[in-house]
Formats: sequence, C-alpha cells, structure tokens
Amino acid sequence: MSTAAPIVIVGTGLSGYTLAKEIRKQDNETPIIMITADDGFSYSKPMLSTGFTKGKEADGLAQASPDAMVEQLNLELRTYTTVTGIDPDAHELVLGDERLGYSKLVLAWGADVIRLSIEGDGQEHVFSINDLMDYRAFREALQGRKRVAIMGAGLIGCEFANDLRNGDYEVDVVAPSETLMPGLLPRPAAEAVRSGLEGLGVRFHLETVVEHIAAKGNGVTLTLANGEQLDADLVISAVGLRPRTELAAAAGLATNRGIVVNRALETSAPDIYALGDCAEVDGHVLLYVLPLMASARALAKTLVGERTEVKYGTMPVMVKTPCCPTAVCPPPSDARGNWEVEAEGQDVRALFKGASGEVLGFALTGRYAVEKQALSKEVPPIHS
Ligand SMILES: Cc1cc2nc3c(=O)[nH]c(=O)nc-3n(C[C@H](O)[C@H](O)[C@H](O)COP(=O)(O)OP(=O)(O)OC[C@H]3O[C@@H](n4cnc5c(N)ncnc54)[C@H](O)[C@@H]3O)c2cc1C
Repeated sequence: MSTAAPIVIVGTGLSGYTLAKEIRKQDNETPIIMITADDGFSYSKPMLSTGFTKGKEADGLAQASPDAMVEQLNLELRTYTTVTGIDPDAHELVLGDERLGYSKLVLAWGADVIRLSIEGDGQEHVFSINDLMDYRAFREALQGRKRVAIMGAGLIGCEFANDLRNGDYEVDVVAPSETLMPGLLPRPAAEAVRSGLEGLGVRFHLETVVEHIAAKGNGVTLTLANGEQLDADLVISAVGLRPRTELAAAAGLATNRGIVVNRALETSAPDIYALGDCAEVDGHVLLYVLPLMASARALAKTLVGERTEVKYGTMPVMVKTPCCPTAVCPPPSDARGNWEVEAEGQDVRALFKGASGEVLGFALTGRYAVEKQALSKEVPPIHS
C-alpha cells in the first residue's frame, strides 16, 4: 500500500461531511476522497420535514453545492458513484469495474428505508423520503395535488403530517400501532401530539395497515386491513429505516443491527471505521444527529493520529411537530422504573424514574417542552 493512499469517506450525508470538516480543522494536508451515490449536495436531513413550515422548496433546503464543498474542504469528491464492495486485505474499495486504494476507510453510508411489499398497481405514487433527491422528487410530484396519505406514525410520519398540513394539504396517516411514535413516546405524550395533529386536521387510521394500493385517475385508492378505503394523490411510506450493513457483511466485517464498531468507531477490520446511521456503536444504533456529531469529532482525532473514543452524553430529540412541541429522551431499554406523568390538555410532563427517584428519561409536550435543557442535565449520559 502506498503511503500516499488517501482517507476515503463513503457518504456525503451529515456523518460524512461533518467528519471531513472535523478532520480539516486539524489537518489540511492529508488527501481525502469522498464518494457518494447521490448528487453530493450538503443539506441537513432533519430539515426535509420542515419545507412547508419554513416556506422552502428542495433547492432552498440545500446548504452547499458539491463544488463548494470540494473547495471548502480541500478534497476530491466523486458524486453518483456507488461502492459495490470492500476488499479489506488489499485496502481497496470496489466501485463496479474500478478499484480505489485507501489508507483509512470510513463507512458513513447511512440507512436504507424499509419498503413494504403491498399489492396493487398504484406503486408509482408511493414515495420514501430519506434524502434531498427523494424530497425533490416528492415535491415535484406534489405540484397541483391536494391529498397525501402517510404510512407510518413514527417521528418521520408525524413530522411530515404536520408539515404537509402547514402547506394546506389533506393528510391521512395509517399505522398499525395504537398510539403515535410508540417506540419513542409514552402514551400520554403520544396522545398530546395526536390531539395537536388532529386539531390541525390530520386524520389518523391506527391499528390497521394498508393492504392494497390501486391506481385511480391521477392518484390512488388505498384499501386498509380494517376494510376502509381512502383516496389520495400521493403516498409517503415512512415505516422505518435499516442501517446499511450488507456490503460490510459481505466483506467479512462484523455486523449486527448495524456495522459493529467500538467506541473508537473501529470495525472488526483494520483501518475501516463506521459512524452515523449505518453504525452500531458499542451496542447502540441511534439514527439521530447528536450521536453522529459526537462520533465525527472523536473519529477525526483518531484519523489525524490521536486515537479517541466517543462518549455519548444525554441525547434528547426534538420532534418537529410545531402544533405540539415535543422533546423526548427515552430511558435505556433495560432501565427499571416507572413513568410519572403530569398532564393538562396538550401539556404533558412525563418523567421516567428509577427506584430511588432518579430521572432516567423524559417526554415533554406543549408548554413543558422548554424544560428539555434542564432535564437533560439530570438524565445520566448514555456512556458513563
Ligand atoms: C425527515 C427526517 C427528519 C429527521 N429529523 C431528525 C431530527 O429532528 N433530529 C435528529 O437528530 N435526527 C433526525 N433525523 C435523522 C438524521 O437526519 C439522520 O440520523 C442523519 O441525517 C443520518 O446521516 P448519515 O450521514 O449517517 O446518513 P445519510 O444522510 O443517509 O447519508 C448516507 C450517504 O451515503 C451514500 N451512500 C449510501 N450507500 C452508498 C454506496 N453503496 N456507495 C456510495 N455512497 C453510498 C448516500 O448517497 C449518502 O450520501 C431525521 C431523518 C429524516 C429522514
């Protein structure tokens, strides 16, 4: 391997670009090559579910062009280039017919949307939105349309429901759960968000699923398992994400729910690292921005020569439902304790307390959402 081999970063999402920025703060010389399957525009993915609320089209959500990123970060960027394999022994990436040598390789290639296989001839009207290009395609298809059905009542489904209502679209949400964001919010907080969204005009069809999507005119008719039928112009599928692990597993890297890395973001193969939505860091798969920022800062230090472990602090998440502001910090999955809830209308303060009364997690809605900062200081960090 030549000593001139570059650091290669696969992915130009928040993980890849944040890492490159952090490296360049400390080292402007080491050659870096970034590779991305998409157009390489820099954007903040959480903003995709705020377009109507902020009055922005897809172009308005882009923060910098690929050329601007190349100049700013002094690196080589290859857009519309898909990695098809990794050869850890040779220290090479496989890009179709081509091979590219690396000194260090960073996998920041995100998570794939889960696609349901639903019967019916209306599939072309179904959109998943997991990057800026997806969002651009969705906004183009939305021109002149009025009715959107959303499959999934998780964080992303609820945020799009609020945003589309703010854009004056009719919104139906279909989901198998009894409540909204079931993995994230305790029931009273979920009910508060539901009442906020219903107050805005969102219609919920819970405890059922879409079984059939038939083309009808320029839109579709959805048939639900409970027998209901809904007409819509477009459908958003927001039923979940799965870390991209296949290429890593095929190359012999350890994978589990994500690509397995330790706190130094090292995979099981020498000189290969992973962070962001694709990574399982010391047992944690957290598809959020705060963990990837902390990881990028630690990994940049390692890559410039000072091996550094990431330490996850408290990781609260703001749910972007302005009709019912919501902040949540879920307790660890193995935490023992109970939710203590104060609720008045849409204002809910739910604290998850352990045996000695210590706060291990929280969910805050309405006027209590502002308590997020103060409570985050009480909750123990993920990595003590
Ligand atoms: C609508 C929405 C709202 C969100 N809101 C919030 C929020 O409020 N707060 C929060 O903390 N988090 C939020 N998230 C989650 C957060 O945005 C993600 O955790 C984060 O953006 C993931 O960044 P990433 O760089 O790891 O992955 P991605 O942004 O998915 O980037 C992956 C990159 O890898 C490239 N790639 C993939 N496969 C290949 C391949 N084989 N070859 C070459 N390139 C490849 C892609 O082209 C892309 O450039 C939200 C997510 C969505 C979708």
